[in-house]
Amino acid sequence: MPSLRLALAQVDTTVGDLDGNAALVRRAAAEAAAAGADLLVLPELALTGYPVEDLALRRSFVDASRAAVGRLAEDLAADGLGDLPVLVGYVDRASGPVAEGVSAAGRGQREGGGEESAGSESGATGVPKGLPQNCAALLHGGRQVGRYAKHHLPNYGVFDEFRIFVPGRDLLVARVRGVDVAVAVCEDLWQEGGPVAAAREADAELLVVLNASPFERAKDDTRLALCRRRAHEAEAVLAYVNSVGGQDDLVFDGGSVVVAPDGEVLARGEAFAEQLLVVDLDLPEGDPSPPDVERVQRVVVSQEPAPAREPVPAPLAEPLEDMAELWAALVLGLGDYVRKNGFRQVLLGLSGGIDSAVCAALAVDALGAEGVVGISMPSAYSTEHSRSDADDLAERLGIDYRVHPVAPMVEAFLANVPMSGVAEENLQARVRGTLLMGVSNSEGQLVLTTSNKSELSVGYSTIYGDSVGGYAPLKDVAKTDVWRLARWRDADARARGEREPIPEASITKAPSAELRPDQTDQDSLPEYDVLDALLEDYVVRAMGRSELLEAGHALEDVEKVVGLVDRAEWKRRQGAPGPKTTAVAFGRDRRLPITTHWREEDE
Ligand SMILES: Nc1ncnc2c1ncn2[C@@H]1O[C@H](COP(=O)(O)OP(=O)(O)OC[C@H]2O[C@@H]([n+]3cccc(C(=O)O)c3)[C@H](O)[C@@H]2O)[C@@H](O)[C@H]1O
Ligand SMILES: Nc1ncnc2c1ncn2[C@@H]1O[C@H](COP(=O)(O)OP(=O)(O)OP(=O)(O)O)[C@@H](O)[C@H]1O
Ligand SMILES: NC(=O)CC[C@H](N)C(=O)O
Repeated sequence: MPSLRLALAQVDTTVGDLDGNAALVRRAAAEAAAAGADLLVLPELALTGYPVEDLALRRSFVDASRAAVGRLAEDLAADGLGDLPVLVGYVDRASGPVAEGVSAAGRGQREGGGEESAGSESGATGVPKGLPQNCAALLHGGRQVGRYAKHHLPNYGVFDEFRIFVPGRDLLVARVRGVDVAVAVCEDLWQEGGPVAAAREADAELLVVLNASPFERAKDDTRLALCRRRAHEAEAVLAYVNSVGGQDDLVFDGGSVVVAPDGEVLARGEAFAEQLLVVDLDLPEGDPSPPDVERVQRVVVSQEPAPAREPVPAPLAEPLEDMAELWAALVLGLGDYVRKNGFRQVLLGLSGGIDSAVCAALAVDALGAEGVVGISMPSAYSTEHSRSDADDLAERLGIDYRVHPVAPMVEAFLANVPMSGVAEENLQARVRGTLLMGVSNSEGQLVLTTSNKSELSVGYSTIYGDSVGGYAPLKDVAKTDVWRLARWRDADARARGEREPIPEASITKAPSAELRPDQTDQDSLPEYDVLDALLEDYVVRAMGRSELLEAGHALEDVEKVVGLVDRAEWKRRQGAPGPKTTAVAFGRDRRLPITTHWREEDE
């Protein structure tokens, strides 16, 4: 049986950084070649970064991506790596010029295939030629020798690929070291039929899948089950390589896997870390006269078997448990957002409460203590412990810590612009927001918004007050999970013999906005465990009023919370981005009108 040494590169790319991403590919190729690999596979759209969104609709961007892939092939050869076949994702177009006035976004009806319409004048097969495609390039010997365009374009949840790409219909099968290797891209695996079935018909022994699959809690289990099922269906070993890193609202969690047709996990990559996985696979030799399957492009890279060599041990990373996984996702999302947007420091208000404590601890894990500035901003209603708990947190974390009482500024404002009630209460939060924006603007930090998903759901924050900021680490984390995270992080520190970063008092105290004397969150909201269970059903599961009641939620809570969630849509629309961690995060996963007269009434 020929052996194929496969290298999968989990890399942290940056959208739009074609040169930087190409440099990552070259580095991975050098490492793979040094490890004796016969084939290197990188994630979906590794050369452009993922998701490219409407950049795909810019002619200049697609041209640059096409040019970059050609240059990459030449550079790999110039690096002495031309013998190593490399599969890398990039944006291409169905050949031919884009018809005047036609874009993928505005092309109206779209059906049928992609690249095979090349040469036809107007896309008589259904797709106007020249439209962008989500592709994988096979590079070898200093040039591109194969090309595969993604068949299934995800168009749900956070994905909008129907808007920006046209699908492919061909399959690419490359013979490498005598082994037939079929190619698929991410969503191709999640849909029935298509490349998986074609790979079996084409008698491929290995199916490699290039992915940019965003993190959700426990999604690694779903992916593994899917890979096992598809490997079985394809009757081939399946190698799944995933991106890693943060990109706006998304975090890619790596965790690449190689699975045998019987479901055995042959290799597993680290979660949330860059890694080159090198795996030796014993695979049957490709048929000397393989079946002639319609729409299968066969490319022979190398027929001769690999030389005899010592096998390498396959990496088999342990999957992370729920809170460890969530913490790592938030750290990576925050760190990459900050770094990739050119910041070195973040700034946040420290109230002594749990949300700001967890945000600060995440930021220190992501950027180091030197990357974090915390400001305590006591007002007339702040308790003594809000200040002392913030002091304690800052001391534990070793961050730059300052105190700016806001009472004089609030008083000066009220003396000039009198107001009362909630408006007066909210003014304290607005003065804090202005202070944070003022300091960050003069010192160059990025402000972190500490709001969690529960508060964002019900609009429990002051707009342009405590909701100011550029990035919201807890945007998709419910309040009850914020407490869980804090406890997990402290326990993890203890287990490693380190001091707990989060003061116990911040975990155990009753949550309060401290905008008036003795205020607690539960003056306005149900207990958080009750609220979060209801929000899970209403926001994530999209249950209607009667379903919520059938599910056992109290009538009073349903009426109150549903109204609050619906009325807060306008606040969320203005909110900062933050990492998706659940099946339905606010933002693209849940698109609702602000102006609507629809109400969840009793039927
Ligand atoms: N549909 C819509 N489109 C555009 N603007 C809309 C709007 N509906 C109201 N508005 C505007 O909204 C403004 C009122 O909103 P906003 O100023 O936010 O104030 P509001 O939502 O009335 O009050 C904020 C609530 O959040 C609580 N809070 C504040 C701070 C921190 C925390 C915490 O624990 O974390 C909790 C606070 O106790 C209070 O219950 C008005 O000026 C109104 O013009
Ligand atoms: N006294 C304060 N000093 C500094 N920042 C504050 C202060 N009070 C509120 N903030 C900022 O506003 C955010 C909202 O805090 P608030 O106390 O209103 O309720 P919260 O959502 O329970 O947050 P936390 O759990 O951090 O207290 C805080 O996370 C913090 O960033
Ligand atoms: N990039 C993609 O095609 C991702 C879609 C896929 N269902 C996933 O989340 O893994």
